[in-house]
Amino acid sequence: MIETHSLTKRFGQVTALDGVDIRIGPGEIVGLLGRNGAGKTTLIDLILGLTTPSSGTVTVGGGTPKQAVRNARIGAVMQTGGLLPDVSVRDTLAMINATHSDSIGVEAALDAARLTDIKNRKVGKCSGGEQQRLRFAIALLGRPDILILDEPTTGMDAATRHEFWDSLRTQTQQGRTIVFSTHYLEEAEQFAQRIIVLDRGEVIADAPMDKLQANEKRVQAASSKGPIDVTTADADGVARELLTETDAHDLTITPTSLEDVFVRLTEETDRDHA
Ligand SMILES: Nc1ncnc2c1ncn2[C@@H]1O[C@H](COP(=O)(O)OP(=O)(O)OP(=O)(O)O)[C@@H](O)[C@H]1O
Repeated sequence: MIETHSLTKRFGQVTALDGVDIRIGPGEIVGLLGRNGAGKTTLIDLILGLTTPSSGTVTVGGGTPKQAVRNARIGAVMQTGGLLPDVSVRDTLAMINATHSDSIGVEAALDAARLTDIKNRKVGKCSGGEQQRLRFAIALLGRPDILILDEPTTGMDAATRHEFWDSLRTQTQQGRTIVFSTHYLEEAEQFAQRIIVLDRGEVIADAPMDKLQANEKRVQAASSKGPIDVTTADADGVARELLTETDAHDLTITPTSLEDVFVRLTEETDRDHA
């Protein structure tokens, strides 16, 4: 579906993306993570054909990104822009719908993005979260195989974010490929099947969510010397030692959070670059 080979993008002296090789297959749900400036938006822009590589290649559905966009194989929810404040939600969708030869229709898009109740509201009067849902509805109109979302929930409150992911979950059940970037690691943890972490324009991790987290566990216990809290790849060994060699009790072993893994990965690359 999406394939990049040695994909590199430079802006003057800055290498925003540096030799990225990724392959995303049909139906995958991929979370794209990385600190500010890691290269996430640059990668998304290249996949959407909004910018061209300095070197390397990117193909979408076997063709160029521009062809994929033209054939409505790919739909995008970007962070900003593209909406007219004086037009209603429904009319915005109707205008864009007119440009599609094969469309799910305005009503279905309103329903999928949970906008039916506010369809007559002017875009300028919609909250940031509602405008993002409208961008999502626009992306769905052309029945795309691939949905790309660049930090789709930025600026939404917790309840609205929850609602947004709920509506997106319905799309995953229809077998769409979804690639999204986010700074909310718990969203990625709940929603993505696979995580790609970018740092300084390079892929520093690319693994199924469960594998990424399964390697390490957190062992916590109480003891006469105070609380014990260890993150380790050998949780069973550590637990055995604590229970047989020390007076530790009330022992728990829990999976590490994606945040723990993310922090460790980025700290490691900081050390490598120090
Ligand atoms: N048009 C541009 N001109 C110059 N430098 C750019 C341009 N676009 C991006 N960059 C630089 O490329 C690097 C990667 O930026 P990018 O926006 O892809 O990161 P990001 O991971 O999306 O960050 P954020 O999480 O802050 O959105 C940064 O150093 C950024 O300053």
